[in-house]
Amino acid sequence: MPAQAELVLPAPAKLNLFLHVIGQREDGYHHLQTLFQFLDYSDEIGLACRQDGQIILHTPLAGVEGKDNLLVRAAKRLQEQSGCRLGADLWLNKRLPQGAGLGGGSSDAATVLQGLNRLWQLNLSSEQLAALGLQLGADVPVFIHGKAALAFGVGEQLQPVDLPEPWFVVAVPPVSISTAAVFSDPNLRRNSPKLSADQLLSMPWRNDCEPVVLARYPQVRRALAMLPAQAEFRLTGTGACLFSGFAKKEDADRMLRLFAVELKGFVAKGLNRSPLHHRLKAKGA
Ligand SMILES: C[C@](O)(CO)[C@H](O)COP(=O)(O)OP(=O)(O)OC[C@H]1O[C@@H](n2ccc(N)nc2=O)[C@H](O)[C@@H]1O
Ligand SMILES: Nc1ncnc2c1ncn2[C@@H]1O[C@H](COP(=O)(O)OP(=O)(O)OP(=O)(O)O)[C@@H](O)[C@H]1O
Repeated sequence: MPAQAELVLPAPAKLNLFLHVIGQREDGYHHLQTLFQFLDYSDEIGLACRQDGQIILHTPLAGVEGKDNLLVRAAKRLQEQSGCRLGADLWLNKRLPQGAGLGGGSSDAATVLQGLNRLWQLNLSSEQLAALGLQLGADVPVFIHGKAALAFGVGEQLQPVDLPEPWFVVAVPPVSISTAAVFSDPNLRRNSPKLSADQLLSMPWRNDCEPVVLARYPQVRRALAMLPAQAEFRLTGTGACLFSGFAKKEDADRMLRLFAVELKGFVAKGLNRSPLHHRLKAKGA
């Protein structure tokens, strides 16, 4: 990160430990029941204040126009809705794969909202930032609140939970998946029963998007077929990544070493609290 960055913050990945689609709204969005956990594996975002009101992203992302980058969209939305006249310089060190079901873009947006709330001294509450973030993506609120949670609605109604913090092996198939394409697939199961929190947490976990993603994306099918049979891997979000949990880091590392050379992956710790919040606290929240 360049020395001009006044704040350097992580934008962590999430996993959907399970994901049920229980219905559809009139606007096309789906009602979900899902369980979010954070990973200690993050993008890194640098922020600095500008007096001239401009929002400048110094690190373009391949394939995404500057104005469409969620960092820029988040900063502009916050500027508009708070009436703030300050601007920002932004830098992104992108580590999370895109279109991967790890929520990278949403996490980037949430980190910019939290970071600029601090730098611009807006003092907006988490509820206000989450409501603003929801306009940018259904996954943004959980990154704002920063606690592992069951999520209902389109993913914005959050009920914090304390989960074990296992190590995860995440396989990254070589494809970027459009969330909208998966949710608009006619074969998507949309009628899973609505269950209580206790039922959801105690039953075997599954992802309703997985059959559709496996049918549409041969790269995910191939990755799943290549994965070692000793562990069960499941899709996160609308993919493309597949993950499996392990109690010990050594076991997760060993599993990653068993991956075929052509299959990329990483090991990361599952977290109940977002590392963004630790960093903000350390800087005097
Ligand atoms: C699949 C998840 O990652 C699970 O956590 C999220 O539901 C997706 O969250 P996201 O990427 O922030 O999604 P958004 O950017 O809000 O929406 C992308 C597209 O996915 C579809 N979408 C998204 C969320 C949802 N509950 N129902 C949907 O049908 C909509 O067609 C939307 O146009
Ligand atoms: N800062 C950003 N980081 C990643 N993607 C971005 C960003 N800004 C815009 N995008 C666009 O958003 C798309 C989805 O990216 P993202 O990595 O968030 O998907 P995802 O991991 O599947 O998310 P989710 O799990 O929320 O569905 C990308 O393909 C890209 O076109």
